This record gives sequence, structure tokens and C-alpha cells, in this order.
Amino acid sequence: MSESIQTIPVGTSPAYAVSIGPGLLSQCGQRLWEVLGRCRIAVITDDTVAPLYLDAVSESLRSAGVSVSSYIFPAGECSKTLATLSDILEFLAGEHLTRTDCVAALGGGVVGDMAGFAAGVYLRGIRCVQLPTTLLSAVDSSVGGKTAIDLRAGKNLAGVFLQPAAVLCDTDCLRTLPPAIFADGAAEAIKTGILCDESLFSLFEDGTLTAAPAEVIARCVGYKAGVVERDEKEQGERRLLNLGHTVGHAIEKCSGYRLSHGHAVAAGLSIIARSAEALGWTEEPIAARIAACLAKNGLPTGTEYPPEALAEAALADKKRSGDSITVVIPRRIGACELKKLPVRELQALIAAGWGG
Ligand SMILES: NC(=O)c1ccc[n+]([C@@H]2O[C@H](COP(=O)([O-])OP(=O)(O)OC[C@H]3O[C@@H](n4cnc5c(N)ncnc54)[C@H](O)[C@@H]3O)[C@@H](O)[C@H]2O)c1
Ligand SMILES: O=C(O)C(=O)C[C@@H](O)[C@H](O)[C@H](O)COP(=O)(O)O
Ligand SMILES: [Zn+2]
Repeated sequence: MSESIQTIPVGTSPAYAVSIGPGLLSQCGQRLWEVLGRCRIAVITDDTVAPLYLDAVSESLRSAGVSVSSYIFPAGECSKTLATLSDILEFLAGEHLTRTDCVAALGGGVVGDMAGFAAGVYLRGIRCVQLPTTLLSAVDSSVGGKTAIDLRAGKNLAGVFLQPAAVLCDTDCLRTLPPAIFADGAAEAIKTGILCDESLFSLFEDGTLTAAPAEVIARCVGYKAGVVERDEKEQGERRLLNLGHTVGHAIEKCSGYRLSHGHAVAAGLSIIARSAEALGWTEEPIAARIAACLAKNGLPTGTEYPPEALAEAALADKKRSGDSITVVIPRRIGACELKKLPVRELQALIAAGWGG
């Protein structure tokens, strides 16, 4: 194995490894053979990623003796639907994949969530591997086993937990990302810094990623792996990973999913930081520093959708339980906490941080 590849173990049951470094897609055949053994692989990808990377993946798998087929759907959040899930499931069945076979998600978080969901329910569950190609999928969505589709009622409202059998994160893929899509990943990495690591947050403060992306990816994955090992099914601590998402998901829904997840989460992070500070819940002033960091990375720090609309959209949040909702509150950069509120107080909480 190459020296420049870092490997992070994720101690869930079953356990798996996240490999991070250059050239991994062209080595995926050999690497996946070692993890999966003899099987057929159905590669699920989108129509932006396919022309860039599908040939390299298919060729590598075939030269390792793996039989490959592929399914391509239109890129973007608007494909994260029951209709796409149904099409993927019909494809897997039409290809006669069996319980010993595997789905490979080649793409960003949308492909990862769709392919993971399909693998999790096809034949009541077959294996899945994640081949993330966006910064967001590298730092966040390829690890931890959440999969989902959006429903008319809200974001990510149906899904299953399915830990991948392996994650191969080829950092060369990040070179073809348009700046706005790179920024989406920065939003989740900045979130991770606010959750656990001020020095990770600081890497983003001058607006250019000064550390190599592989280092940032490894630090984000290392933190997420620990949280997921302790709370795989989100009974407690894992809810912290939703920092900025109660408002962020509401913004995505209000925009008709035209605003990207990363951009919406950035606005959600800024709003909740301003709210927490205004209500005296932070240990020190943090909101201006968080907003400046996000803005330096080309991300929004607010939204046009009013607090009433956001609070209404947030009623579908999975951290709601009856008349209560648990929100993630930043205390300082590097430490956050969960706070349970009556749902009726959510609009006032959002309003406290809404203006920029
Ligand atoms: N499961 C989880 O834990 C988790 C975590 C975070 C986010 N998510 C989900 O992930 C999704 C967002 O993921 P995303 O930001 O990767 O969006 P995405 O998957 O829509 O990718 C963004 C765009 O980039 C294109 N693209 C992908 N790789 C590329 C490359 N290397 N070069 C050029 N273009 C490329 C895609 O085709 C798409 O058009 C949301 O649906 C969000 O809910 C899930
Ligand atoms: O892995 C997690 O747990 C997260 O919350 C990571 C989030 O960045 C991600 O967007 C996740 O899909 C949101 O989860 P949801 O359960 O609120 O849909
Ligand atoms: Zn997210």
C-alpha cells in the first residue's frame, strides 16, 4: 500500500476502514477485492461524475476480476427521491445482484445517500462501499452509515442506517470540483471545527484551505468515526453532528432544494451561533468569528426565509420528539451541547439570530 494513503478505522459493527489519499479510484479493484472477496459490484453514480470517473473505476474493478455494472441518474438534490430509489432497486434486481454482491456509491453525498439506501433495503440489505468525490462526501457523508431520501414534507425523512464495508476517498477527485461545491464541503468541515477542534476551524479562517485537503478530511473523519462508534443510531451524542442543520434543512426545504446542503448548513450555523450568543448561552462571543470564517470560504451567513417559515419547515426535524425539539448549541469554538426546547420556542430562537 502507498505511504501517502491514510487509513482511519471505524469501530462500528461491522467495522470498516476509511482510506484517504491520491490515486485510490484507479486502485479500487484490488482494494475492494481484498475487502469484499469475489462478488459483483453495481456502481451507482450521477451524470456529472460518470464522465469524469466511471471508466477508471470500472476498468480497475474489471482488471481485478470483479464483474461490474453501472447505473447513472441525474445529478443534484432533486434526484434524492423515492422515484430514483425505485429505479435503482429495479436496476439491481434486473442485474440479478445477490446477497453476496455489493453496491458502490461513486459521487457526492446525494449518490452516497441514494446508493446506500438502495443497498440497505435491496434483498433486505446487501453490502455497500462509498467512493466519495466531493469534499462534503469525503469529510462527512461517506462515513457513519446514514442514508436518506427527501419527502415532500422535508429533508432526509426516509432512510436506513447502513455502515459501508469500506470507504475509498481519492483526493485527486477534489481537483475537478467547482469552487461553490468545494465550499459545501468546507461548511461541514467548519461545522466539525466548531463541534470539537478550534485548530481545525482556524485552518479555514483565512479563506484558503492552508492544510492539505487530506489532513482536513482525516481530522473530520477521525472525529466523526469516534462519535458514530459511541452512538451509531443517533440516540444521544450523534445529534451533535446536526449542528446548524435544524435551520439548514429548513432553508433547503424553503428553497425547494435549489440551495445546496453545504450552503444551507452554513447559513444555519451562523444563525444558531448568533441566537446562542444573543441568549447568553455561549461562553464567549463567537458569532462574528463564525460568520467571518464562513464568508471567507464563499458561504452564506443568513437567509431570506423568515423565522416563521423556517420554524414551520423545521417541524419535520428528526430531533423533534412530540412537543419538544433538541437543538445543537455552540458554547465556544470547539464545544457544543444539546438543548431540549418546547417546539413553540423554536421560532423565537431562530428570530434571535436571524438578522445578520
Ligand atoms: N449521510 C450523511 O451522513 C450525510 C452527511 C452530509 C450530507 N449528506 C447529504 O449529502 C448531500 C450533499 O452532498 P454533496 O455536497 O456532495 O452534493 P452532490 O452529491 O449533489 O454533489 C454536488 C455536485 O457535484 C458534482 N460532483 C461530484 N463530484 C464531483 C467532482 N469530483 N468533480 C466535479 N463535480 C462533482 C455532482 O455531480 C453534483 O452535481 C445532501 O443530500 C446531504 O443531505 C449526507
Ligand atoms: O452523520 C450525521 O449524523 C449527521 O448528522 C451529518 C450531517 O452533516 C448530515 O447532513 C446528515 O445527513 C443529517 O442527518 P439527519 O438525520 O438530520 O437527516
Ligand atoms: Zn450535513
